[in-house]
Amino acid sequence: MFLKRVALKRDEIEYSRQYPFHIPAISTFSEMDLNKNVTFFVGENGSGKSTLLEAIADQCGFNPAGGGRNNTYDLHASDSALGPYLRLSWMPKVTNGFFLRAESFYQFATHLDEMAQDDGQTYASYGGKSLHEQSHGESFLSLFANRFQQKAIYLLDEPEAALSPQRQLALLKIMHDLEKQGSCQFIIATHSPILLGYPDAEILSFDDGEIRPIEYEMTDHYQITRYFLQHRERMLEQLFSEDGEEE
Ligand SMILES: Nc1ncnc2c1ncn2[C@@H]1O[C@H](COP(=O)(O)OP(=O)(O)OP(=O)(O)O)[C@@H](O)[C@H]1O
Repeated sequence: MFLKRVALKRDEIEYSRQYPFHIPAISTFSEMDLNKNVTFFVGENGSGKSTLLEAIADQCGFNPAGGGRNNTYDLHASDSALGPYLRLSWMPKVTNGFFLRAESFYQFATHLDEMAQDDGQTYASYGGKSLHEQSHGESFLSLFANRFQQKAIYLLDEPEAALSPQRQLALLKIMHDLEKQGSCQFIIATHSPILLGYPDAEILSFDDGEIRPIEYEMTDHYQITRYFLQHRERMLEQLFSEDGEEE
């Protein structure tokens, strides 16, 4: 583990009613201790997970649009509004790592293609060929399998976006192998009940206007998925009849 604490410099905030400080979970946030090699951010859509993850990436020196320290490219509106207000405490500090942002992965792939024109080794860390020549899920897994190394911090925003359930399991295995071999830290924003099942991880919920630890089995992701799989017909019947009542 490297990143031990993330704190918000509240005294420097000028406009607390504006984005990102008005997001309920951010408005009550002061600091979080990171106690495990793997930390998950969970919560409803719009609860502030990406905002905080991107801000941490920004303070790690990674491109907030996605990538590591050496990936300098511009993407419209990719600056982190929250980043400058965070204080990160390290023990020890690492500079290796990567910020995966599913929504701008296409632009990251284009950026790599541009780098590869000058440096033939560029694709070596990404499965040996352009990420554009691989499917969305294949390119994600190429990144995880080839680029991820020891002594690094990985910040992943919804890595399941392109991954089949089988490949989500493959990602869990890659994470586990890296953790077993040595030091590696992951902070992952996810909606995937499969990824959340990683053993001995800390899960932080962004729901109900605060960031707090939650047990795997208590997450909506686990409970709703479990109920759906066990009672699919009953759940759908109920859901569709509720729709009918609203009309
Ligand atoms: N650049 C921005 N300017 C203003 N508001 C923003 C901006 N980016 C996000 N927001 C708002 O901030 C809130 C939190 O967004 P964020 O992307 O952090 O949520 P999230 O928890 O990652 O959601 P999801 O699970 O859907 O990815 C949302 O209400 C969103 O509309």
